[in-house]
Amino acid sequence: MITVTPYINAKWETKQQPEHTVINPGNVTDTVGQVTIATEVEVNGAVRAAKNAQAHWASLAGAARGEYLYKAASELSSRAEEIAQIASREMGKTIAETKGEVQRGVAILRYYANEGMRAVGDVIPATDSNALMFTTRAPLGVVGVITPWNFPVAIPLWKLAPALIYGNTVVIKPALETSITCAKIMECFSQADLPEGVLNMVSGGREVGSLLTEHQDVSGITFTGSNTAGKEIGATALARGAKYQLEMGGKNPVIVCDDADLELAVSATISGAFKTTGQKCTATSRVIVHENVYEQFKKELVAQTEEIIVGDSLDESTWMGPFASEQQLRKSLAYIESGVAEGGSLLTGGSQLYEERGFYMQPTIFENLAHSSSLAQEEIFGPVITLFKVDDLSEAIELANDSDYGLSASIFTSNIGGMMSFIDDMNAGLVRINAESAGVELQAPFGGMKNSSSHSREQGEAAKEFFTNIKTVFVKA
Ligand SMILES: NC(=O)C1=CN([C@@H]2O[C@H](COP(=O)(O)OP(=O)(O)OC[C@H]3O[C@@H](n4cnc5c(N)ncnc54)[C@H](OP(=O)(O)O)[C@@H]3O)[C@@H](O)[C@H]2O)C=CC1
Ligand SMILES: O=C(O)CCC(=O)C(=O)O
Repeated sequence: MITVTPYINAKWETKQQPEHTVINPGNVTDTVGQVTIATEVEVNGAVRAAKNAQAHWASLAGAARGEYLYKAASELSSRAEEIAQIASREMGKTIAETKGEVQRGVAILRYYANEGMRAVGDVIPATDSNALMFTTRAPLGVVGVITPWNFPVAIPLWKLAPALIYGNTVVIKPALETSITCAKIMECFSQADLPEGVLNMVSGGREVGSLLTEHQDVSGITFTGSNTAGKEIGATALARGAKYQLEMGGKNPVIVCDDADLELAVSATISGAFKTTGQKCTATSRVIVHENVYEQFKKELVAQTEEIIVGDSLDESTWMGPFASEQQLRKSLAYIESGVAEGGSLLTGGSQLYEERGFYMQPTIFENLAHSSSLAQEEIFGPVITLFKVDDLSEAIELANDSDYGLSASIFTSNIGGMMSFIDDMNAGLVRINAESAGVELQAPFGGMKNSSSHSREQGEAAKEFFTNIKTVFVKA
C-alpha cells in the first residue's frame, strides 16, 4: 500500500498517521493508497525549507537549474507507464489519456529546462547616451502551488517547472484526490538530485491549502480549480500583498456554421465534451448550431455519442472513464435533473452506469433549453452538453458570449469572413477554428477572460510574467 506523507527538505515525513484513503473511482474495491494530512507545523516547515533554499537556487545559472529539470524529465519518462497507471487509478481518466498526460509532463519539463538559457530582458535606450538601461527579472521567492485533480501530472508541472527555472522555490499542495500521483512527481525530482528544500509537497485538503495561502513567507500563489476556491485564495493573497494567479472555470461554446465540415465538427464536439469525462476547464458544454444543419448535426452527434464505450480507466478499449469522485458524479446527475426540470429534452444519456463498480455516467446531450438555464450558464464539469439552434453567425457569437466565463471557444466553418468575425468578437482566452475547445499547447499562453482567470496567463513564455518581477536597471559608467 502506498502511503503519501509531506515531502520537506527532500525527505518524506514519517511521524503522522494516514488520514485519507484514496479509492479508485472506477473500481471502489481498489484502494490506491493513503494520504497523511500535513499539520500546520509541517506546512511551516515546508515553507521554511523553501525559504532557506531559495537564495542559493536563484544564484545558480539558468542552465544549471535547467539541468535538474532535464534530469527530472528523463526520470518521469522512464517511469511513464507506472505513473500513468497510478494517475488512472487515482482519478479515473483513461490510461490512453494519462499516458498522453505524462508525455506532456515530460515535454513541459524539457521546455522549461531550455528556458534557463533564453533571454530574460530587453535593452532600452536611456535618455543619457552614456548610460546602459536594461530589464532583468528577479524570482518572487517562495511560490505556493495549489492544484486540482483533473490533470494530476500536467497542471502541477506546468506551474512548478516555470517557478523553478526562474529561481523560485516551491511548496505544492495537490488535490487530496491525486496526492499519490503528485508524490510520484516529487520522486522524479528527488531522483534528479534537486537540492534540498527547492521543491516541497504538503499533502492534505483545503485547510492545508489555506495555511499555504496565508503564510507570510509565500510570495506568490498559483492556483487552478473552482471559482469559489480561486476567489477565496485571491482575496487572501491580495490582503497580505502576495502575487497570485488563478485559473478557474469555463462554459466553453462551440459554434457550428452551415458551411462547416460536419464530420469534423461532430468528432471534435464529442472529443471536446466527453474526454476526461468532461472534467476539463476547457471542455465543450454549449453547442450552437446553424438551423440549416441543426438536424443533420444532431442526428450524427447523438449516434456517435451512443457508440462511446464507458468503462474502467485501465481497460485499453475504454473511451470514457468514470468521474474522479462520487461528488463529481452527484453534481452532474443534479444538473441532469435541473435540465429536465427546466424543460430540456434529453436526446441521449442522463443515467448513472455500473453503480456497484464506481462513479460512471452516460455521456449526455440536451436540447430545447433557454440560454438562461443553469445548464447553459453554470460549469457542470461532467459529460453533459446542450445544443442551441441559431439563424446566423452574429446570433451564434452573441449566445457564445452570453456567459460569465471566457476560457475557450471554437467555431467550425469554411468561411474566412466568419472565422475573422469570431476571432475579433469572441470574448475568450483561447479561440479555436475548426478544432475542439480543449487542447492546450504547453508553449502557448493559456488563460481566460471574465471569471475564467485572474486575467493572467500561464504556460509558454507567458509564465515568466507571473513567476518573476521585472527589474529595470540603469547603469551610468
Ligand atoms: N478549472 C479547473 O480546471 C477545475 C475546476 N474545478 C471546478 O470545481 C468544482 C469542485 O471541484 P473541487 O475539487 O472541489 O475544486 P477546488 O477548487 O475546491 O479544489 C482545487 C484545489 O484547491 C484546493 N482548495 C480548495 N479550496 C481552497 C481554499 N479555500 N484555500 C486553499 N486551497 C483550496 C483544493 O484542495 P482539496 O480539494 O484537496 O480539498 C484543491 O487542491 C468542480 O466540479 C469544477 O467545477 C475543479 C477542478 C479543476
Ligand atoms: O485542456 C487542457 O489541456 C487543459 C485544461 C485545464 O487546464 C483544466 O481543465 O484545468
